[in-house]
Amino acid sequence: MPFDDAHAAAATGTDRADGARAVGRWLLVVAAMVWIMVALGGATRLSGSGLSIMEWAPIMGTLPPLSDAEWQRLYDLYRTIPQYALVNQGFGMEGFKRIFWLEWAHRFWGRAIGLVYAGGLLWFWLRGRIPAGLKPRLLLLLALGGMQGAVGWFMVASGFDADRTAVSPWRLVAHLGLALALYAALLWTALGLLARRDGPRSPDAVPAWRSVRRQVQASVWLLVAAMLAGGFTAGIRAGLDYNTFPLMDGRLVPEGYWRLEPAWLNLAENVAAVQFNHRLLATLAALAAFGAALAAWRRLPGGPARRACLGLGAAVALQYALGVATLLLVVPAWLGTLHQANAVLVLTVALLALRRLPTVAAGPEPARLSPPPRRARAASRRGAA
Ligand code: HEM
Repeated sequence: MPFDDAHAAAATGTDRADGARAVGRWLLVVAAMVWIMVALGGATRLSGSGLSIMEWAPIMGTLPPLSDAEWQRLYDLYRTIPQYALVNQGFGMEGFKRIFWLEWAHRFWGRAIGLVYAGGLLWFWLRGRIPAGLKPRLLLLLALGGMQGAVGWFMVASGFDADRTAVSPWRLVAHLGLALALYAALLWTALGLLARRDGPRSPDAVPAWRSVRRQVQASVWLLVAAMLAGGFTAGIRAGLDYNTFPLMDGRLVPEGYWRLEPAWLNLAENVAAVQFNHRLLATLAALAAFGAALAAWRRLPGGPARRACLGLGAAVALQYALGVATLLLVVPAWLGTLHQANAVLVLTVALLALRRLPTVAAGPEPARLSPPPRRARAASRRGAA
């Protein structure tokens, strides 16, 4: 190849790798914004602010009330729902403004995320910097993000029903679950473009890498189950009862676990069962994560993958301790919010560990066994998503 052509090809490859890295960094920023959103959502719920805005106005709702008359109109609306009569009766305009601002900030931040995501997508698209094959996934994430706004409103609307002072736990879990799914998808895609790969350095090491990867995978699924169970715990305020650990009213499995009929209702609406399920799944997830960390410590050489697995063990230990403290202190708002935000940290480290552990093919394949040199990694990241 003539020198000029070779030079041009190398430059194009570098451009593509730079484009992929830029897209990865943008997705990381959006994921970080979703993380803040999850924490804000926890604070909104725990401070009882979630039902203060009774309208869904995606465009007009961007601005807070700008006149006394508008404040009065919104306050009057709020005074029509059971939560006002049963929980906040007579708290006045000052009390209303206190709960209004958190809900408004939560919605405002959601709009900001939408803007950064849609704006970034358009910008990278028009400049041709989106790696091949990634466009459908990025469009799907855009649609899911829009859907999350609608699911949020669907959840809030359930709190206005005649006999309710809080939202439906099912809808709360749908809203939390979709937020976590969006976060995981954004982070997974970003890490596919940016994360440092690691891998076995000899055929003998392949089984160890495969086994650690499987253990991290198991931890991820158990963590997801524990998080959804945590959503039900929060949704029916199950943390306000059975404030002892590890026993619940002196028993390991609380009395009345199957109290409700039909049986599946216990999964979401029976305080004893919901709290027990969360403890059980959290304990299984923690054991799986500690197992993966221990296996990585013993069987993998030092490097990014091993560090991520050890980080997973540490993050889960912190999460477990925060959960127990939240329960024993009867769910102070700040601690509940921290427990919710740290759940996202656990998910982050788990996905990072998974990204850094390669999927090793069945037979030993020497060509795939050594970690690629630094320069080659950048080029391979393009196709890693
Ligand atoms: C792997 C460990 C754990 C994970 C991943 C986890 C995750 C979560 C999540 C995602 C929530 C929902 C937060 C929300 O929607 O606001 C939650 C709530 C909760 N968790 Fe955990 N949790 C873990 C361990 C524990 C433990 C060990 C306990 C106590 C024994 C605990 C007690 C609670 C309580 C009381 C709530 C409800 C807090 C509230 O009302 O805001 N968690 N957890």
